[in-house]
Amino acid sequence: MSESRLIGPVRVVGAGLLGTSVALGLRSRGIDVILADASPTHVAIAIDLGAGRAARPDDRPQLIVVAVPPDVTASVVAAELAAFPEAIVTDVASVKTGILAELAASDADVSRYIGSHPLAGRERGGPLAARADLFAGRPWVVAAHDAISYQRASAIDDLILDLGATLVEMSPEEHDRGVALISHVPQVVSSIMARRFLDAPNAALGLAGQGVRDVTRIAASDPDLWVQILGANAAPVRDILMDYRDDLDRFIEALGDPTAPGARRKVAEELTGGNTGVERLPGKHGTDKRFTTIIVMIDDRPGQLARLLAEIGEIGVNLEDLRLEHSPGRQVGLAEIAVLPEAADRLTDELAARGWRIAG
Ligand SMILES: NC(=O)C1=CN([C@@H]2O[C@H](COP(=O)(O)OP(=O)(O)OC[C@H]3O[C@@H](n4cnc5c(N)ncnc54)[C@H](O)[C@@H]3O)[C@@H](O)[C@H]2O)C=CC1
Ligand SMILES: O=C(O)C(=O)Cc1ccc(O)cc1
Repeated sequence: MSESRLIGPVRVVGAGLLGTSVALGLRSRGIDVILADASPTHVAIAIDLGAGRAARPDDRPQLIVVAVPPDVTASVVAAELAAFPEAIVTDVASVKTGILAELAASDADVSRYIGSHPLAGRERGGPLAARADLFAGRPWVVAAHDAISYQRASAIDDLILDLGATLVEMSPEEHDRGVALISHVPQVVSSIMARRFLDAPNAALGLAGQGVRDVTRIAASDPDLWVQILGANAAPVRDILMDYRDDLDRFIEALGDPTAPGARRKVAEELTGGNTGVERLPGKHGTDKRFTTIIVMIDDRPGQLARLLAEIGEIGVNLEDLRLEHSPGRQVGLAEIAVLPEAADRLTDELAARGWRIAG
């Protein structure tokens, strides 16, 4: 068990994906975790998973993490603030402005509340989808507000650091505009795109490669949760969608007569704008380092990937990232290996010399 900054106990309300993942991460650091949920079955499953224990009447939690759906978050936070007058309370809901406004308008003691949001999740909800390492290396926003007592709020910083996440401070408004762009609108676009597959011929769907899977992965997300998130962040999401409507109109117009003078330039401008935009997304080590990707073909036999990784280790090159592409029914998989540019040529040569087939 590793050292922790938090002392505990930590009470987690909402033993679903997020709550159980927080609880598992804290238990792995030896912290006493109390689990509560409107669903006794979710509490029981989370306890069976080793995520914590049931509540006792004499519990005096240091920190309470509310991980329930957005539409009940403010009322659950208010109830927890009232029930535990010494505890600091945070929540992990995906939208921040409305929850703070609802609490500020109530008689809740907001000097002990500070909202937060880990930018980590999965398409599936519930305790069985939880993972102790869900937050490792991910940004976790703390949505600062004027009424909080900063000395007491340090427990939330400790929670974030104990779970291996990176603390990011933002105002609730700045947070909601940011997540509209990088999380909420992508969800809408992904869902709209995947909806087009409903009446597509099987033969066309059979051609799907990694690109379309990348852009539609989150189309599998829980509609109940997303109806709430989009409703709670409607204005910033609409603003961006209206800009997208203009973008689409430009594309549609340019493709109306693709051979007309200037049409190809317009299409190219849209595409190169995307190239520049995607480069701005921070990678594993931030924005300033780009890696070179080497694609190695691996036979679909047990142990091949492990052998490849072991040999990269023997060659002495550090693996910065790894992605696997595997098409069902094909006898080979593709391992995309990201390394520092200065190591790429040597790794390519040495892997080829050891008999690996380099695809690109
Ligand atoms: N799913 C994701 O990828 C992410 C979700 N979030 C946020 O985390 C929160 C929880 O989401 P998930 O864990 O995905 O949902 P989930 O559906 O897996 O878990 C929610 C849990 O809250 C319980 N619950 C519902 N109403 C309750 C109430 N009134 N009192 C006590 N428990 C109640 C449910 O029984 C369930 O166990 C949401 O606010 C969501 O916006 C934040 C980051 C990522
Ligand atoms: O699966 C992913 O990549 C996600 O982006 C999940 C996610 C869903 C909701 C959030 O508020 C934050 C993260």
